[in-house]
Amino acid sequence: MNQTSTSSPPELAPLKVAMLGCGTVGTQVARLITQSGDDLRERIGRPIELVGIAVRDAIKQRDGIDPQLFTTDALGLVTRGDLDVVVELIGGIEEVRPLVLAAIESGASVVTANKALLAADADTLSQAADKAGVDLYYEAAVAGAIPIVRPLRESLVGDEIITVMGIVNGTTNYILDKMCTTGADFDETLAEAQALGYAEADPTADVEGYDAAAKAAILASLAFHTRVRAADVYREGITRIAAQDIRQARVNGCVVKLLAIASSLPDGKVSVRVHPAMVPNSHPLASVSGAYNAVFVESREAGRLMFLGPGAGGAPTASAVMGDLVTVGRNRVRGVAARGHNVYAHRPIASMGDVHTRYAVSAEVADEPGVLAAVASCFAEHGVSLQTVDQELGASTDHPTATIQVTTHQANEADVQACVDELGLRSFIHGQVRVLRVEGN
Ligand SMILES: NC(=O)C1=CN([C@@H]2O[C@H](COP(=O)(O)OP(=O)(O)OC[C@H]3O[C@@H](n4cnc5c(N)ncnc54)[C@H](O)[C@@H]3O)[C@@H](O)[C@H]2O)C=CC1
Ligand SMILES: N[C@@H](CC=O)C(=O)O
Ligand code: NA
Repeated sequence: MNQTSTSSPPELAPLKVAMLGCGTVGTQVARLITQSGDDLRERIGRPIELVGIAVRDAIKQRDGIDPQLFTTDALGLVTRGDLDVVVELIGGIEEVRPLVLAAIESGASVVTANKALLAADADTLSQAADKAGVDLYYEAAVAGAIPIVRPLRESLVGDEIITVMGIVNGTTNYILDKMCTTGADFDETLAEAQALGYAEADPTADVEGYDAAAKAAILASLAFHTRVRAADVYREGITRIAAQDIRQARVNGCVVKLLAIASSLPDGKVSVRVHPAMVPNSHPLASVSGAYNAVFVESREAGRLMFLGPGAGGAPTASAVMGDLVTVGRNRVRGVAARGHNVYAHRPIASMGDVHTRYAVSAEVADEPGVLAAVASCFAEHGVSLQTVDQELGASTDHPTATIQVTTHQANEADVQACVDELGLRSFIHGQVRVLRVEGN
């Protein structure tokens, strides 16, 4: 690959890199560091030397990686004092925070893919990095290979972001896509996503929306220059999405996607939410398939931008990690560190009840005179205007039922939820009232 160097470069002290973790992403990063040494030297301006990899099991064989690099003493590795960069690819919060802080305090720059840690504790980490004069880079933490952290942190930092909306979890997109296109069930597709290396160690983080909420928090913090933590993000996962939701979406010309949406509201608040939603087939997010991610950014000056690509998996995520490693390496060579992300705006977080969007509400009802009118008047009493009303008759003639589905115009979340709660108490409703927000019109 390296075809440009015509003479041997002068001997320069290598950039010393240590890794924490050697799982799905770590093995790919170790492979790339090992395989691309010549190119990395040219791109960084100094040779790169992988000096150690902290793992849980140092005896286990990992193909293509020198077994002598492995150690189970992660703290000893990051505090050895001569490191330029520590690449953290363990994941999780409590066990990793002290390791990352120790690395920074020992003078190493840090590259991490750890959204959970950043969404919980970015202030602590970036303040420590600024104090130590080292870099903290985390492109892989949001939407895997897709460059989105750097564009928000650097390319768009002179603009004013209005909305960031995206599919930021590969596992759930893979599952929902399969459920929509093949009718496969949830458990079967989750197992496939795990086997492909998309899912987190504990897949609850994916399917319950915690992973997407952490990414939404990072995106919102970068977009709006304010600190948003994972705990500030309204979150619903996909475990309650049933075949009937997928069917209803299809009837409406939509697919179901897990979306992360961060918006700047006119009252100065910031709204950040993660939940499944119906997305019209005509919208570009509807055709984002498999483990792909996509992020829309709308800004005042640039207008609408879309970022699309592989959002998970070992090699794609390693690509983003390597990009950060080269950038941090170049900074080390020049003796500089990038200014940490500046969260100066201190904007309040809007409550979910303040959100305005469209809704699709469906329920099985008794097929009796007055039921449709009662449903419609319940919405009217809560100030929710209906856009469409449909009903499909059930098969039973003994106890005739119908499935009613309405879609609303833009409505307030609190009003819609109050209406749904009230409908749930009516005797003509059989079972659950199902609600999905409709986004991306
Ligand atoms: N897999 C993916 O597609 C993506 C993962 N990420 C993030 O990358 C990071 C790594 O993810 P994966 O490689 O998928 O996880 P993984 O679970 O495959 O690998 C983590 C490795 O760290 C090791 N480990 C755990 N505790 C350790 C300790 N105390 N000392 C040394 N090693 C320890 C584990 O044994 C495991 O091999 C996580 O923060 C994850 O959220 C980010 C984007 C995509
Ligand atoms: N589990 C995550 C991996 C990347 O962050 C996902 O499925 O997107
Ligand atoms: Na990314």
